[in-house]
Formats: sequence, structure tokens, C-alpha cells
Amino acid sequence: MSNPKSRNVLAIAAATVATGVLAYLVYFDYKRRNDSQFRKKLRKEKKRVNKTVAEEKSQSAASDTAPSDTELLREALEQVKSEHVPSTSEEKETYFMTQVSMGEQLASQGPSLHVPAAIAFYKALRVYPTPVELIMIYQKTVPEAIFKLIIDLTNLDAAARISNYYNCFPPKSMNVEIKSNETGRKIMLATKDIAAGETIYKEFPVVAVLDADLESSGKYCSHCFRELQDSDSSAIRLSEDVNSLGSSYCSEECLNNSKTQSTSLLFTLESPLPPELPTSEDIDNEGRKAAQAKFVEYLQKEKRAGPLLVARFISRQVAVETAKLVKKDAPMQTNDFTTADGGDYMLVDHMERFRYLEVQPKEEELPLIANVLQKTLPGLEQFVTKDRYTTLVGKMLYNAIGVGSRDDKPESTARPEDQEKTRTPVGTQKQVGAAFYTLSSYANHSCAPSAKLTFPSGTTELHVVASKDIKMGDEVSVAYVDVSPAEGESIADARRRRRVELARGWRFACPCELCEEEGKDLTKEEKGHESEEKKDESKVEFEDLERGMEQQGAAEKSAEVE
Ligand SMILES: C[S@@+](CC[C@H](N)C(=O)[O-])C[C@H]1O[C@@H](n2cnc3c(N)ncnc32)[C@H](O)[C@@H]1O
Repeated sequence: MSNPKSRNVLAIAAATVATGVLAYLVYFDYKRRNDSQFRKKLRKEKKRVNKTVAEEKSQSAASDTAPSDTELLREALEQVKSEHVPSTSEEKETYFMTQVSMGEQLASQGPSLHVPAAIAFYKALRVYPTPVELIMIYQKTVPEAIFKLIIDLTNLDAAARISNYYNCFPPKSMNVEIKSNETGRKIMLATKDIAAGETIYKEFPVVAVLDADLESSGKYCSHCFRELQDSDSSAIRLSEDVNSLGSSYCSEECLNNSKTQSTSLLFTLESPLPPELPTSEDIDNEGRKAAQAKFVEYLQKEKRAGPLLVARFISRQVAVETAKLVKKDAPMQTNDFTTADGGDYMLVDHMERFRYLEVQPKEEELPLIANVLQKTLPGLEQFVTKDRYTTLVGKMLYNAIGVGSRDDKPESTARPEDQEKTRTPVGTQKQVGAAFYTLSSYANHSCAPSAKLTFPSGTTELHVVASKDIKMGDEVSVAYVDVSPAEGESIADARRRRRVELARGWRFACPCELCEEEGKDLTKEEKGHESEEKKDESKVEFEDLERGMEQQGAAEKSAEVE
């Protein structure tokens, strides 16, 4: 496709393709082979199609002052969006077939029915699990003029989706909104007055990973991070035969949630799909076990959260999308924003908006994960390309928040630049694990923050609590690092410590009021000591590795242009 617009469509559609594909195709195939009711329904739909085509034809003959195609497309898009979108796989299949045959019949009636034909094809595209493939099929099969109209519709829709995202996310009940500041960076603002001590919002993580030395220790729940006591009779400690990672859980509920969200796919020999969906019978369980064992060995050797956060994130995408295939509505169970209300957004829509630092994962990492995916859901591994994996690791690490607190973490032997850092006011060295939160990823840092990250239930459930009175429209900021001076640490030393950490870990020179105020009071000698922090901050300018804004800026720009 040489048309730049169609490349845009491909890029957007490609991002959404990696999710429900596999299970949907398996399910679709199964239905086609086994369900005679389904075929009957299709025949009935066909009659309805014929009737609609006849009506469109007579309407088109009657109108001689036709509006332009673009106006028609815009109107049609509004209309399509207000229509009910089928939610179950079965309804989607019927809808898909109906729209495609309607499109074909309208297309065969000549140019006067090109616009309604394109709309019908476009409607089919909305429910098809692999839109890129369908666009490619359309390109080969649909008349060129209609294909162009389909692409125009897709671009109009993509632009609307991009620009509407922050109107739908976060939901109003979170008491915050995400806006761009004058430099184009995203900031979190309060949408009402909040008193000091009040909880602004609560959030569950999309994925979480216990620190490597704790995962198979039996001391913490691998899903919610609750601390387990030896005497805890409800604790479930799994052997490596059952769960390759040797994880423990505080309850059946956590065990089941963990299985559904990622563990069945990554670390067991169970089916990772909902029970309603058939799985292939010729799964190579020996191969599956061996692939999992190698991945676990790597995780234990490397002791880094990044690869497991990403593997769990990919599995979570499969879980979210396959759940939608079998349930009429897949309601948001918890505030983890795997779906966003008010809009038709998915995990990838959130993910593509996050900033990240470019990292270089080790060469062997991706093949290990791909092997685990391939052995269980063959084909899934193809969606995890090297580029996509690298970006995901970067995003996970840049946005992860350190959860919990402990004092017995072994000192890392990795070089400082290779150590993973999380945003935590108690310091990564004290965390129990790392978790990735959709909304809280947007919170910016301040050394005198207006809010704090807390975990009052001793789990990964994050409560963001106001540390001071916050007025509607004020920024909600948090501390990425320990901002309180340690015992015996001077104000100047504390200032330098946190600024160096921010420059090295998050690549920005902290512009907050506290840094500015404290900077004024530095003695001549203390100013002399600033060289270390200045060295790190200057690197930020010279080798800015941060990514995200330029892509997002481009996407928003294209939305405005459209
Ligand atoms: C996890 S993101 C936070 C959300 C981000 N502002 C955005 O636009 O999506 C972390 C990055 O935001 C930027 N950031 C956070 N707090 C900042 C601050 N106080 N001043 C300048 N940049 C900040 C830094 O580039 C940092 O590496």
C-alpha cells in the first residue's frame, strides 16, 4: 500500500492484532465445523441483506442532491458508532458475515452505492479479530474506489479514537484527569478538591512480579504480594511439578486470578483459554514443560523483573481478549483498567501511550519467552517481535512502581546502570516486588509531592493518598525516590542524592519548587559538590534516550489533521 493513510491504518490495526486472534480463530473454526444453527442463522441473515440492498438502491435513485462522500462517511461513522456492537463471538460472526455479503451486493450495483457498500465492509472490519488481514483481503477483492472509502472511514475512526482517549480514561470516579502541559508531557490533575489524608483513587496492577529471591520462597502471595505466615493454613504453596515457578498464593481466589491472567499460559500445563474455548489436542506437554523450565532458570539467574513483567503482560492481553469472546460483557472487575469505560479501548491503547526509556534486553531473553508462548498457543509468538519486546520491556521498567517494604533484600551485584529501578518512595532496595499500574504511570515526580503511593492492605492494591490539600485542577504528583533526608544527611546531600537518582533513573533534572528553594541556600562548598548531579543531568540533554512523546505527539497531530 503506497498511500500513507493506509500505512497509518496498518500501524494502528497492527497494534490491536496481537490479542484475541488466536482463540478467536480456534473458536471460529470450531463453530463452522460443528454448529448447524449458526449456518441456519446465516441463511436467514442473507434474506435480510437482500431486502436492505433493495432499499438502499431505491433511496439512492431518489436523491439527486447528494452530499459529498466525506460528509456521508462522517455521518455514517457517527451512525455506526451509535449502533450496538455485538459482544459474543457468535453474534460477531453472524454480524461479520451479514455485513460482508451486504457490502458485496451493494458493490455490485455500481458507483451510486459505493458509499453504503464501504460502510458495510467497514462494519465487518470492526468486529473482525485480525483487521490487518481483512484490510489486505479487501484490497485484493473489493473495487478500488470502495477500498479507498473503507480506508477513509478507518482513518476517520482512528483519529476520533486517538483524540477521544483521555476523555474516556481515566473514568470520572478516579477524581483525576490526564492533560498535556506546555511541554507536551502528560500530567495528572485533580478533578475536585481533595483534603490532605483523603484517598484520591485506588488502583490494581495490570501485572505484578515479586522480587526474584521471593518468588519461590513461599513467603509472599505471588499474585497479590500478601505476606504469608508459616502457620497460614489457607496459603497454597505449589511444587515445581504443578507450577514451574514454584509460586505460592494466599487464597484460592489469588491462585485462580493468577492462573487466568497469566500463570496457566506461562508456568503450568493447563489450558490458558477460558473453558468454553476449545484448545488444540496435540499440545506437546513435554516441550511446554522444558520451555517453561528454561525460562524459569533464566529468571532465577538474572533476578530481573522486566522479562517476567512482559511475559505476564502478553499473557494478560490474551486473557482479557479471550474472556471477551465468551462473555456477553466483560465487566471491569477491579480498577486495573484492562478496559476503560466510556470507550472501546484495550490494553494496547493504554500501552502505546506510555513513555519509556530505550533498553537493550539480553539476546537470549525473547527466544525463551517466545518458546514458552509457542509451545502452548502456537502462532502467538509471532506477535512478539524483537522491536515490540524491547519497547514493552522499556515501558514496563520505566513505569513500574515498587510495592511493599522489607529490609532483607540481598544487595544487587549488578552494575548500577544495569540495575532495575522502580518508582518508590522507600527505595527499590526495600521493595517486595514491582507492579505496573495503568493510571499511576502518569503521575509525575515532585520532591515535595502532593500525594503518596501507599499499600494499606499489604497487597498490590495501590491507594494514592493526598499528602496535602489539593484543589481542583492542581497537579497530583508523587515521589519517585526517597525524598526524606536520611538520619545525619544534610539538606544539601539529600537534595543531591535524589537529583542524581532522578537524573540516572528517569533522565530528568528535577524542576520542583523544593529543589529550587533548597538550591538557593547551598553554600559555596555545597555548590562545588553539585558537579556529580550536574554531570548526570547534562547527560539527559545530550543522550536523551526517552521515547514516547514523539510517537504520541505524531499520533495526536494526525488526529488533529484528520
Ligand atoms: C512514568 S513517566 C510520567 C508521565 C509522563 N510525564 C508522561 O508524559 O507520560 C516518567 C517521566 O516523566 C517525566 N517526569 C516525571 N516527573 C517530572 C518532573 N517533575 N519534571 C519533568 N519531567 C518529569 C520524566 O521524563 C520521567 O522520566
